[in-house]
Amino acid sequence: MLRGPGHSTGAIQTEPPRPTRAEAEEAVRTLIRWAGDDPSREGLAGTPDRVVRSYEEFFAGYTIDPEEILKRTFEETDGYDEMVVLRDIRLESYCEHHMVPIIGKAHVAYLPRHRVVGISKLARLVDAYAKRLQIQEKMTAQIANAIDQVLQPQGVAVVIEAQHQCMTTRGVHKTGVTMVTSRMLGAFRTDPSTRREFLTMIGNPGSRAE
Ligand SMILES: Nc1nc2c(ncn2[C@@H]2O[C@H](COP(=O)(O)OP(=O)(O)OP(=O)(O)O)[C@@H](O)[C@H]2O)c(=O)[nH]1
Ligand SMILES: [Zn+2]
Repeated sequence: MLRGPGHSTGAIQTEPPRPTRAEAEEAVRTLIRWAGDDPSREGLAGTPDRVVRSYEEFFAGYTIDPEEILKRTFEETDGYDEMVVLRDIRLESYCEHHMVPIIGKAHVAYLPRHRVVGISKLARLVDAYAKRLQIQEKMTAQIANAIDQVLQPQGVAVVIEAQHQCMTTRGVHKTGVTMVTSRMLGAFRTDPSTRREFLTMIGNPGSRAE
């Protein structure tokens, strides 16, 4: 079982029951009224249903078990123990402060120890944590920690570069600002040359003059 915040500990759950779909749709109607429009007019009549269906997509990560994604591994690698890097994984997440999109890309790498995982699973893992209400730092750490705990590789590195719509479409209204976060574990943390090799492979985010 994965340890840390956001993962069930097996303790008795004290969370209130999940609201019904009808309650969620009613909440959307309330917000439409609050915004100053009429939820019963033709163009908005189907909107609560659409919003709730959209939320099912946006927040699908809550129903995904990251450990399940990573548990199928392959050991026939003929001793491959070099870095595996998946770069430019499209990332769609949602700011937990404003509930608006965080859009960017994730780069994930690990140094295998005996076994490797199917590469699509690394992208699925990114989605499992991205499709929740998030802050970028926590999401970055969660992805790295899950790989570390389940695969127990020699090292893990995760870098996320993303734009937060709460900074571009509201509030401070700054476009073109990219937040870069990273979490390095094992050899990526302790060995500067391993870290450098990874950062070079992903194009040294944070130091680019784009
Ligand atoms: N560290 C961090 N901050 C984030 C992230 N996403 C959004 N934020 C920030 O969270 C902060 C919330 O600040 P508050 O002062 O509580 O909210 P606010 O009044 O809406 O702030 P403004 O965005 O400055 O208008 C803002 O500064 C956001 O830019 C994230 O992933 N990581
Ligand atoms: Zn925000």
